[in-house]
Amino acid sequence: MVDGDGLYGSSRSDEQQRALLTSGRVPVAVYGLGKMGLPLAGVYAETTGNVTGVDIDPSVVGTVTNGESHVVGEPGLEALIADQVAAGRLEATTDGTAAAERARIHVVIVPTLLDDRQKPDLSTVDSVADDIAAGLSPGDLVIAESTLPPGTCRDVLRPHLAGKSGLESDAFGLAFCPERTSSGTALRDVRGQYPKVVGGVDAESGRAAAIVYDELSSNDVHLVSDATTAEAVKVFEGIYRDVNIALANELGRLADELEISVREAIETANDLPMCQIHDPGPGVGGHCIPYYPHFLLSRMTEPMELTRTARTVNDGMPTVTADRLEEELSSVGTSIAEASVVVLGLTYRAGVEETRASPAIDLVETLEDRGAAVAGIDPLVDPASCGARPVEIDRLEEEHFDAAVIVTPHEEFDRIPWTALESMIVVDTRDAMDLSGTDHRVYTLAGSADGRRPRAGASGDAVDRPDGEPGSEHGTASVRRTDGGNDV
Ligand SMILES: NC(=O)c1ccc[n+]([C@@H]2O[C@H](COP(=O)([O-])OP(=O)(O)OC[C@H]3O[C@@H](n4cnc5c(N)ncnc54)[C@H](O)[C@@H]3O)[C@@H](O)[C@H]2O)c1
Ligand SMILES: CC(=O)N[C@@H]1[C@@H](OP(=O)(O)OP(=O)(O)OC[C@H]2O[C@@H](n3ccc(=O)[nH]c3=O)[C@H](O)[C@@H]2O)O[C@H](CO)[C@@H](O)[C@@H]1O
Repeated sequence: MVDGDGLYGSSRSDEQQRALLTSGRVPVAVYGLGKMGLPLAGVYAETTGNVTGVDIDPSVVGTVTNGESHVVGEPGLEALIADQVAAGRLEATTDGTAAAERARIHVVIVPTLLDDRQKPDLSTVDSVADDIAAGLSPGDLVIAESTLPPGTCRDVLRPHLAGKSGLESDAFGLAFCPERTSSGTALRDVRGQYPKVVGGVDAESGRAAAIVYDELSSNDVHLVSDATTAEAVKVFEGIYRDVNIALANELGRLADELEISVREAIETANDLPMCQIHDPGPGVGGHCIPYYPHFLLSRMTEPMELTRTARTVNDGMPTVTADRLEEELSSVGTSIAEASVVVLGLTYRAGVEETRASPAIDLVETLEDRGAAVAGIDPLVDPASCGARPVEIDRLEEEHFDAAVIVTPHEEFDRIPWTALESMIVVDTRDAMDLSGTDHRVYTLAGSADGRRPRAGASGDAVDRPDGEPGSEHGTASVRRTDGGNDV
């Protein structure tokens, strides 16, 4: 048994441990204050009242110290951070070792990426583990929320923490408790939108972490057998999504040959609860879904052919998009090598300031390789960072483009005055825009959910758009954000 206020191996009653936690007697350090780490630190602060956030980026730490949020598009986050910092319940530092020395609960929420050979790159997690080990005490509880390759807590983190701290490996707790959060709803999700999965490297770690999340979350705690199972749950959720989207993309590509809108067919098939086909699109981006399959692909001896193929299908979608654009251009006598193209939306998802693995990057590169001059518009990031010449939304009218490709339907694109723009080809990879009231020649990848085939106006379309749709008389267009549209 451990003396003091640590939860791991505590001899106190369950109620006493909860009281310690919620009264601020158990200091918490949260390592990584990014898109998910800052909301998580905020919720830890509102629950425990004693949180130090750690980030290697001094500008992030400076912002949080001022009671502000550097993460945009998260309802309630600015107010939460302002309140918690003002009340002295949350502070921030770049000094991970000092934070670790104070803390009894250590929460890791830094990115886990891939190296050049698509193998997991755990260097950020390793570096945080060094910080934690420097301040680790008997009875401390380490919680990993960063998505990890299954087996990492048991085989890598636990020996790492023990070796660097000099403690026996059963002197401190270690549990994997994955984020089930999504940008745009992070606070809602952390506070308990879904059951919280908890798995410890030993039973006592699982027990202690379950207490923490029972206090933090309004939803159930789902305690699984061990940390590796919990790690697998998170990676499986991501692989399911990647494989499902790959299926949607494979089916979506059939729209021209079948002479139907595949989106209409998918939406109709999804009437049945056993059928949940996701949305076709230009590919799968972000620093989660395209990465997680490799957490197993790079390490398992089983072939995992389906998972591997799904990655190939999704990674191929920017090329498919470029091919469709090239065909449309060629049908009006324009060579891609002479075309000027504007890409609308460079981030991987609408409203999220993130371009890692964004399909827009590969699309820009592919179009440029084929000789096109590529410009880009994005309200959140500089298109130049993705290789495209930056254009302002409000200056589009001054430019001439042979084509536009809608990759990521930010809501700011509602402002685009389509009827004022010279007529051009518009490849809509998301079924995001209704341009039927304009002169533009539209190609909707996989067709439109309302039944329009990929080429707007193709004879035989079953469903006509009713007059007076929003925006049509002003020449603007309503934007549907379909990425993840099948989610509940
Ligand atoms: N973004 C999502 O939708 C999402 C959803 C579920 C799970 N996750 C998991 O959460 C992890 C973090 O995601 P995110 O979106 O918050 O990432 P992010 O890129 O927005 O932020 C990561 C933060 O960690 C900081 N950091 C990097 N190295 C550090 C170190 N050694 N010590 C302290 N801070 C360090 C960075 O400066 C940055 O502020 C992901 O890798 C993933 O495993 C993310
Ligand atoms: C359901 C959900 O919210 N899952 C989340 C996901 O969040 P995310 O921010 O990575 O976003 P996604 O919505 O998964 O999109 C990824 C890419 O796939 C494209 N896409 C998506 C759906 C579709 O039907 N067709 C598509 O083509 C989309 O455009 C984008 O490029 O990962 C997090 C980390 O693990 C999870 O925690 C989190 O739950």
